[in-house]
Amino acid sequence: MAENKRVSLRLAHVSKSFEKIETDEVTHALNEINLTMESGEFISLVGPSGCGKSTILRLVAGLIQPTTGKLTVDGKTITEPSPERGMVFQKPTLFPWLTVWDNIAFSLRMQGRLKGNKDKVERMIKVIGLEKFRNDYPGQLSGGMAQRVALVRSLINEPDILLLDEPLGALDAFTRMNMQDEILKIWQEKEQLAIMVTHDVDEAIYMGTRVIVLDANPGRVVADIQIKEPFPRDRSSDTFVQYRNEILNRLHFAGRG
Ligand SMILES: Nc1ncnc2c1ncn2[C@@H]1O[C@H](COP(=O)(O)OP(=O)(O)OP(=O)(O)O)[C@@H](O)[C@H]1O
Repeated sequence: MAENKRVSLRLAHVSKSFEKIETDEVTHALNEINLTMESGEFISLVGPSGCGKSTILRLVAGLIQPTTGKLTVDGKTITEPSPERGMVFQKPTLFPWLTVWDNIAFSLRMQGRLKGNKDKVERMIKVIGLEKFRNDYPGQLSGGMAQRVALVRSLINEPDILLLDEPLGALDAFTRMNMQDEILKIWQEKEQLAIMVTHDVDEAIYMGTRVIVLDANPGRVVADIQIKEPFPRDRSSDTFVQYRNEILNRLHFAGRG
C-alpha cells in the first residue's frame, strides 16, 4: 500500500454552540479547544456524556463548522468533508442491498478507481477474516462482522486522518479486543493520524499514544496525557494500571463539574 501523506491537524480556539430554535436554549458543546495532532499519533478522546467528543470528530470530518475558531490541516482550513478524513460510526452504516465485497469496493467504484484496485478489496476482506462472507449481504452478518466491514470500507480510501466514533461500542468483549488489535495493526502500517472516541478507559490506554480527557458544560480539555508504553500493551502491567488510575481520577473530577 502507498505511504500516507504526513499531516498536522490544528484546532485553534475552537468553540461550538448549538441553538434550539424552539426554546432559544444554547448548548456550549465546545469552548476554546486548542489542540495539535500529527500523523503517527493515535488519539483517544474520553469524557462524560455530552462533553463534545463526537462534536470534535464531526468538526474534523467537516460535517459541521465551528461557531468560532478554526480547524486546519497543514494550515488549510477544513470547510467540507473529504476522503482524506474518513469516519467510522458506532453503528455500521452499510448498504443493505450490496454484498460485503461491493460495500467495501463502493467508494473505489464511485471514484472510478475500482479497476486496478480489486486486489485492495481482497486484501481488506482478508484483514478482517471475512473471505467466506464476501458474497453475503449486511443482513446476514453478525454485529461484529458488519462493524469490521464498515471499518475497512473507510480504511480502503487510505484517509490521512481516521475518525473513529466509538467504533467498537456495540461489540462483545472478545470481538472488541480482536478489533482493537486489527485497528492498531492497520494504523501502525499506515502511520496515519487516528482519533477515536471511546467510553472505555482501558481501550483508550490500550490503543492510544495520547489520551485527551474532556469535561462538559462547556466542553473543554482537562487533561492531555501521553501514553509512553510500547505496543502491544499489557493491560495488567503496573504502568498501565497507573495510567488507568490517573485517567479515572481526571474523569472523576470532570464528572463532578
Ligand atoms: N445537532 C445538535 N443540535 C443541538 N445540540 C447538539 C447537537 N449535536 C450535539 N449537541 C449537544 O452538544 C453537546 C455535545 O454533544 P456530543 O455528541 O459531542 O457529546 P459526546 O461527548 O460525544 O456525548 P456522548 O458521550 O453521550 O456521545 C451535547 O449537550 C449535545 O446535546
